[in-house]
Amino acid sequence: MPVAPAPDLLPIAADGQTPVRVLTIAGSDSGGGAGIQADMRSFALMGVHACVAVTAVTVQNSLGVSGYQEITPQIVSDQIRAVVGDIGIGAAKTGMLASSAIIEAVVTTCTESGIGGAGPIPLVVDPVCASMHGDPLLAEDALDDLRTRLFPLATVVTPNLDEVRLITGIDVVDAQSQRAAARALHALGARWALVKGGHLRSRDHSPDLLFDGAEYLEVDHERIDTPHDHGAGDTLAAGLTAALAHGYSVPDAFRFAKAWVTRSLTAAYPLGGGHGPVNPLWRLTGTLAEVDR
Ligand SMILES: Nc1ncnc2c1ncn2[C@@H]1O[C@H](COP(=O)(O)OP(=O)(O)OP(=O)(O)O)[C@@H](O)[C@H]1O
Ligand SMILES: Cc1ncc(CO)c(N)n1
Repeated sequence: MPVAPAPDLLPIAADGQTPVRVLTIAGSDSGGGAGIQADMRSFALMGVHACVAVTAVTVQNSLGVSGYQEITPQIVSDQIRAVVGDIGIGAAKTGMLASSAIIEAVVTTCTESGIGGAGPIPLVVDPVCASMHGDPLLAEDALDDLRTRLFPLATVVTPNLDEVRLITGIDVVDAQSQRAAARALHALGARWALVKGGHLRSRDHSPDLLFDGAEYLEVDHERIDTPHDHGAGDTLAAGLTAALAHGYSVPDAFRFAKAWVTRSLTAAYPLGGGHGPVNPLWRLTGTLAEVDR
């Protein structure tokens, strides 16, 4: 069975033509598995030109995060302004934002740049709180700013189940609590809430649920049996961002992104002593349809 009626691939600009541009506002992963490095890999393979506003440099490998250095809020804002004004972008995405001061800088600069909220440029908010190893990537006292300042700007928020628990207090264990979490996230001001089911470990499926305040759309896939899922969240959000930049609706962007991350999980590889990365390099030789193996 196909993953979803997804477009096989996003259109890629012909040789020499400028492709669709996106902006990722996120942290660097020295291990190359998640954060900006995951975004850049997926964006390149989707044929999208990615601009970058670095928020923090993490010291990270397949085993965990041992430290990070934040970038100053002023430099984060300046990076956003520099690329929006000159290069122009079709959609933006946030990942690791580290602190209240950086969240505030991102909210202010995105608002003045027409990113998110009532602006013309869609904003995908991946509310990164910790790495998959449980190492913190957001200051505890910044959670409230994430909820009250950033969420109202979001076109889509894409928390995993740990982030859902931190943000809404809801423990997602089944379809009913997943719906309740989607409603709670939407009530915080995001236009669409996407509750990822990747951490429903007891199940043999990985159902993600999208909600716009009125209707639910579930896109499910059988779990891919791999421990190498580092960067899965970033890769899903990157797929959403690229498809939105191409002008897809949020539900269609979701179908595409789910197929993209699922296919990339089937190609994930071991790396170091821990969790290897999801791998969009399948795109060099394969097709999205091969996920139906
Ligand atoms: N083993 C798996 N098989 C199929 N789909 C998966 C699997 N693990 C995660 N996914 C999917 O990958 C996407 C990301 O989900 P997940 O909940 O793992 O994000 P995350 O925890 O934010 O990822 P990370 O922190 O590793 O970047 C979702 O679409 C989810 O359903
Ligand atoms: C820099 C960074 N961003 C996001 C994540 C979560 O995947 C991570 N582990 N590291």
